[in-house]
Amino acid sequence: MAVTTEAKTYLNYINGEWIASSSEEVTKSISPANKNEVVGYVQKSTKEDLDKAVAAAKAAQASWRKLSGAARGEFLYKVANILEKNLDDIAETMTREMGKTLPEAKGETARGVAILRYYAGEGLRKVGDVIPSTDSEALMFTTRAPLGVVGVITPWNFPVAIPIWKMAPALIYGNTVVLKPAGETVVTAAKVIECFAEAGLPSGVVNMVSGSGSVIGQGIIDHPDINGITFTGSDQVGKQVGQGALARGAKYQLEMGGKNPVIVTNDADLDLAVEATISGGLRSTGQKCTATSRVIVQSGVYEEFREKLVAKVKELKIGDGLEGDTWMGPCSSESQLNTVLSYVEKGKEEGAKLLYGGEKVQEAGLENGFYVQPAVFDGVTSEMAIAQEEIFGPVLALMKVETIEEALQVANDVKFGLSASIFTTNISNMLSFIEDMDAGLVRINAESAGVELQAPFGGMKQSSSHSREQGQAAIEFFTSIKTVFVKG
Ligand SMILES: NC(=O)c1ccc[n+]([C@@H]2O[C@H](COP(=O)([O-])OP(=O)(O)OC[C@H]3O[C@@H](n4cnc5c(N)ncnc54)[C@H](O)[C@@H]3O)[C@@H](O)[C@H]2O)c1
Ligand SMILES: O=CCCC(=O)C(=O)O
Repeated sequence: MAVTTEAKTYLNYINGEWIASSSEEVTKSISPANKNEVVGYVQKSTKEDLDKAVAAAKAAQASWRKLSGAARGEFLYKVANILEKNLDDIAETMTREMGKTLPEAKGETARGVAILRYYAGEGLRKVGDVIPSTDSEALMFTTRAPLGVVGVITPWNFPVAIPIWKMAPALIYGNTVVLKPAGETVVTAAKVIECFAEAGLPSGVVNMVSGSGSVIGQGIIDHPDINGITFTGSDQVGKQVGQGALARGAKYQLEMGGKNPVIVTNDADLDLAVEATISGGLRSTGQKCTATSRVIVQSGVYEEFREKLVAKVKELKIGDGLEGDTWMGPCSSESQLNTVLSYVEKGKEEGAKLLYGGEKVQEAGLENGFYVQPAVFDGVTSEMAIAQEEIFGPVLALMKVETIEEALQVANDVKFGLSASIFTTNISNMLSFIEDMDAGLVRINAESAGVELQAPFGGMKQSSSHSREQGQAAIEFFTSIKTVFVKG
């Protein structure tokens, strides 16, 4: 089908200017709601483009770090105000480009505004401590130094919030940045960078280069002038980033996948648990690192919970995220859709029972999009691939257990440890969960997704390089501590 929408071409942002790639090539960013709709054309950048961006960031760093934290904060407040002014347009672009519903996209963009304001305020907060010296005539204290140039590599699932939750702390602590956004969401990222440009940050402080992971992502890993790399994405790519950064002595931070459980105990409020399982597992089409994918239910309420869950899942309205009555949009790409469909097949082959969904949506009007019905599997056991591997789609795996001890053992029986939740009214169950659940974010009587910008966020086990993002924890990655000893 021919497309009538006129799509704009988006450029790289290097040294305060919007410029085309030296490759003179662009790629299409298409809408997952309709693969014939081009959201924009984006630069297929080269190593040469990246080198220019890194050189600009390096040149800008000395004067940026010399500004006071308050002055850097003023720039971030300006970016926040501009982002807020453009919220509707950026959210709509996000929905068109990656498929999440418009209310979710608006919520994410508003979160971006709040993150910028939070880190703007960080410019006025303390960065060190006075520590008593053993020498009574000396003053000893700590201060913080920025890393220098930070490479920011981000995924497509939160195309506004994640770049901002990395760039804002990087900038407030005196670093300059080169962003490489995910290929699927470059148009949204470019609109975020337009806000930084309009706020008048000095040239070179923020740069964006779009392109493939193998050229621009790998280029960031290898670049000798990039001092720190903050990465969010898949487990496989994250490990490559970590190994490459370690090999050349750059600091790195990895936030990767999850296989997040919800535990529902015999004493739980089942209606609440059903709502939260659906919201935690299927919002954003299950494409959150914090999404619920394993639903571990105690035997006393298993059947009742299952019936309620399936009945509610059947009611969910799938459609274009721009339509007001849509609850769940498409998968973000064809390859994401195919991954989901292949895991549904794998689940069936492994002997799990598909209770509902798991098929490509064929409804008239949706046939050109990457839509899949949410899937609910019954009788899933821990050794199955659908219980172990991150699917990153709307697939819920029901697992029956007898006791809270067994629930925790099953919940911990994966390589990931990002987020987890429990529904229970029993205080001792809550305490066991808090103590024994191996996850960086544990939530009681609340869904597994839902990250608060002022609190540390990151995973245990193979979900993370064990650093934490957001809140005041971000200072640990984006700065180095300097211990100062002054003798009069
Ligand atoms: N823990 C978290 O905070 C968090 C948050 C969001 C998403 N995620 C994870 O992200 C994944 C989904 O995102 P995705 O599909 O964009 O992940 P991905 O790993 O495929 O891509 C992430 C980024 O890495 C780049 N990249 C790809 N190959 C590269 C290479 N060889 N070298 C350097 N960079 C390369 C991509 O272009 C993209 O910008 C899921 O696993 C999800 O759990 C984690
Ligand atoms: O995809 C990872 C981020 C998840 C998140 O921000 C949330 O759950 O709110």
